Parts: sequence; C-alpha cells; structure tokens
Amino acid sequence: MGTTHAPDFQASLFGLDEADDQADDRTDDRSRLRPLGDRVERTVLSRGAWVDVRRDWLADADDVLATMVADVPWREERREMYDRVVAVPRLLCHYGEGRPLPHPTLEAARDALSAHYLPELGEPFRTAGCCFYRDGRDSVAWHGDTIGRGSTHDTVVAIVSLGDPRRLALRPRGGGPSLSFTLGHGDLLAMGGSCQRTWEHAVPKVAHAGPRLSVQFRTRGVL
Ligand SMILES: O=C(O)CCC(=O)C(=O)O
Ligand SMILES: [Fe+2]
Repeated sequence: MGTTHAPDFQASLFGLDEADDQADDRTDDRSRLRPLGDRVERTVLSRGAWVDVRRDWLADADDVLATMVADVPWREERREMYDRVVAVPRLLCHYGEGRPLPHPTLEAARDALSAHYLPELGEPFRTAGCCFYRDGRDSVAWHGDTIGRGSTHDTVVAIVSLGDPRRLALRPRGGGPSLSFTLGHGDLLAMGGSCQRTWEHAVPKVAHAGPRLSVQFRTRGVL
C-alpha cells in the first residue's frame, strides 16, 4: 500500500523534484544568516524604547558588501529629512516596497526579521534604505525616523551594517545621557518600541574610517 508513495517521498527527501529545488534555494539563502533567537541582546531604554543587537548576523557579509558597492545605483543627496534639516553627507538608495533588493541575502534578512519581530510588530518589513558612508567624514546627524507613522506609532527599524565599524549613537529627545553601539561588518541593530519618537540616533563623523554601508529595514509608511 504505502509503497506507491515511496518514490515521491524519496525524490523530495533528496531534493530531486522541482519543488524541492526551490526549497533548497531558500535553505541556501537562510544559511547565509546566522540564527536570531536568543542571540539577540536587548537593551531597554527609557520611555518604551529599546535596542536589539545581534553581532555577526550575516555569514556572507563580504559578498553582500562587494555586490552592493558595485551594483546599487548610489546617489548623492542633500535634503530636508525627518523633522529638521540635516546634512546628508553620505550616498543613498531607497528600495521601496516590491523593488528587488540588490543581494539575495538581504531578501532573506528582511524575511527573517519579519518572522522574528512579527509577534511584537504585527506587520512585516517592506522597505530597505541603503546608506554608503565613504569615509569618516560621511555621517548622519541626530534624528528620529519620524516621516510617516514613526512619529506617532511604535515601530521597529532594523539596521544591517557592513564594512568598517562605525558608532551608532542614541540619546533621549529633550536631553539625557547618550549611549552608543559600534556596529561591525555583518552586525544587526534594531531600534524598537517608541525609539523613533522618544529618542534620536546619529552616526557621528570620525577622524578615520574606511567605507561602511548600512541597510535599514522599515515597515510600510515609516521613513
Ligand atoms: O547608517 C545607519 O546605521 C543609520 C542610518 C539612519 O539612521 C537613517 O538613515 O535613518
Ligand atoms: Fe535613522
């Protein structure tokens, strides 16, 4: 009886049928990411804000960095952003909803982040902002990601860092002690809860730094 199903079972077990080839591709993408789970360390801030850090999340960070440097259509931009005019000495490229990301690991990262934060966030990550800090003079000034829903609603902004280590600093809006995390090649940092509206963050200039890229995953309507 059961023997009639045995060949199909075996084919899928050894990845010999079409559907399973696709499953293999997905597994391959995921294997470029190390597990999140209890490797994520949370720092609880004041006023309902928190920061999660998962060091060394991307297993193929070198490949993602090289591909992004070569393939992303980087643009120089100086503009009004967030709730004040900030200097934007860095290169940018925004991947809106539905636009394919420049590396399969980034697609896998977005999906893994959506799964990990779904219980808290209740919605998936949909967009990816990319930044290229060419050297220590490139930076982003103090701001919250408060264009759109980030100004009124809790959200999560999850950042993957690639290349030279840079400091991401945080301070409470209206004053108070700041803290910072030095983000290295392949690290993940997520700002959550009320962080975008009750705290500000910045990537300060430094005397010496090589190139660093960041990818910020956000939910719909948060910029
Ligand atoms: O590059 C980073 O790590 C932070 C970038 C950022 O805060 C932003 O683009 O809103
Ligand atoms: Fe930001």
